[in-house]
Amino acid sequence: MIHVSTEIGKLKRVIIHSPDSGLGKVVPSKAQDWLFEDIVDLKNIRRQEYDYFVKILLYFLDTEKVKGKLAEIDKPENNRAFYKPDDAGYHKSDKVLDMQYLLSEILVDKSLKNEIVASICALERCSFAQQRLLNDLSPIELAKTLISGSLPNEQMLFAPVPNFIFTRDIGITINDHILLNKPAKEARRRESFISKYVFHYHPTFESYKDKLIEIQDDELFFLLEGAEREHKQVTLEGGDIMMVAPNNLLVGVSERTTPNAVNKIIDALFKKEVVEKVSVIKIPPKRDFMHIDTVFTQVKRNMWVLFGKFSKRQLEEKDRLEKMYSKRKRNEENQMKIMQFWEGKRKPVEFDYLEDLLDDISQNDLNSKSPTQFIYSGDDVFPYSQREQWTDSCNLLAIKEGVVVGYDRNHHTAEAFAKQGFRVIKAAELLEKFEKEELKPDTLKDTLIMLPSAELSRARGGSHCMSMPILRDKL
Ligand SMILES: NC(=[NH2+])NCCC[C@H](N)C(=O)O
Repeated sequence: MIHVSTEIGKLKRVIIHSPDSGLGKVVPSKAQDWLFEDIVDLKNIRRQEYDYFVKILLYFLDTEKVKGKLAEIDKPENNRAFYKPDDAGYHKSDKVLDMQYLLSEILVDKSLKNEIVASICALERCSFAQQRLLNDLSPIELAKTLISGSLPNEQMLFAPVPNFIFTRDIGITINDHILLNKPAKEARRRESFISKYVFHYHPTFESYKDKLIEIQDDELFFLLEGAEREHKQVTLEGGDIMMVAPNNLLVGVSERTTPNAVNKIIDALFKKEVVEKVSVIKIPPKRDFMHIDTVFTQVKRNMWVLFGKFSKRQLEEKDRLEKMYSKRKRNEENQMKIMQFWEGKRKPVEFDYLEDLLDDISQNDLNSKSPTQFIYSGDDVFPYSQREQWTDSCNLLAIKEGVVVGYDRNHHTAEAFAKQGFRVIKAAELLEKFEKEELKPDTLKDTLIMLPSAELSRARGGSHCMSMPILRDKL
């Protein structure tokens, strides 16, 4: 089953992708083009960091797979088999799904395999000889190769898609629909393409075929030029879409998601009656906060974590200053703007500040009975606020209401959580306590789980970006 109607309902099924060998082949001169801030150490990013994410997810979503087994799973001689979708020892959870494994499952169908190989070869401009090499691979090997870019003999055929670990961006579950992305960045094209095949052909999504929403360019868009072309551009990435309440979808206009894409999303969703309103949050197009989920995420029905740069306090101050410098032209591009579109109503409702919108969601869409609380990146103290936003302090994944996963390097943000009465605990320590039954996933409350993040944060995404929820309990 597929259904997500909030950001915080108990997580039941999620799509991820463990860092594949492609990440270990990025060279410094390509890192930025491929949207990484630096090259990463493959061994560490897996063993010391990402594997903890998988263990935590499995402990909550598919306990039997890991409970009492962690010592065995992590024995050095097992060589991480449990975490590798191409290994016989892979965990094969149907709750925590890896894109690579899903891809290998659809590649078993011969004609689909031919089709996928041919279209990826077209995308990557392979020769016919290379196409034949790919066709000769087994589904498991082929899935690995199509993602990492390297054949089993290590020969590199095409570029890796290192950002595939950020599965949030490939699509978003909106109630029982899935909105597929149309990436802004060239480096993210193949992952989007692969995912589309998975959503269209994997048995998991079989009964949702008419619920896949794909946004297209305008007719004759390819004939447009210059400003007009710019204006009509349609790109959208999942980090800009947030399913916060069954009736309300948040959509960002950002570096990655264009106004025309948002326009089309609103049209499609209202026509299909998937939601009642769409709240649009326009943020400045900047690498620092490429998607709205780098600026805020939800923790509890009445609690959010956000970046102080977009807080009421800072924006009010900025507004006052700008008024006094009134001769200086206000740069519209750099303003935050919030509009809410309702089905059947012509005029959007406007919100002055992000906190106002989030408070409205908490109180009115989610029926919270207590005052809405805001935790700010770096506890709102400069320069930590900015440093920690950069390393994804605002990008948390809620495993259930009040239990969120963040990065261990964001110390000041963690302190802010502690001040609100949260348990702040390292992933490794939590797992140890689970294994000893000193703590239980089911009864855990108000907790910030800290994932090791020295390498992961170089890729500029957090746990929210690294997860695509497809099933959550209703709130
Ligand atoms: N949902 C997100 N914020 N995703 C972050 C993606 C980071 C990735 N390196 C990119 O720039 O595309």
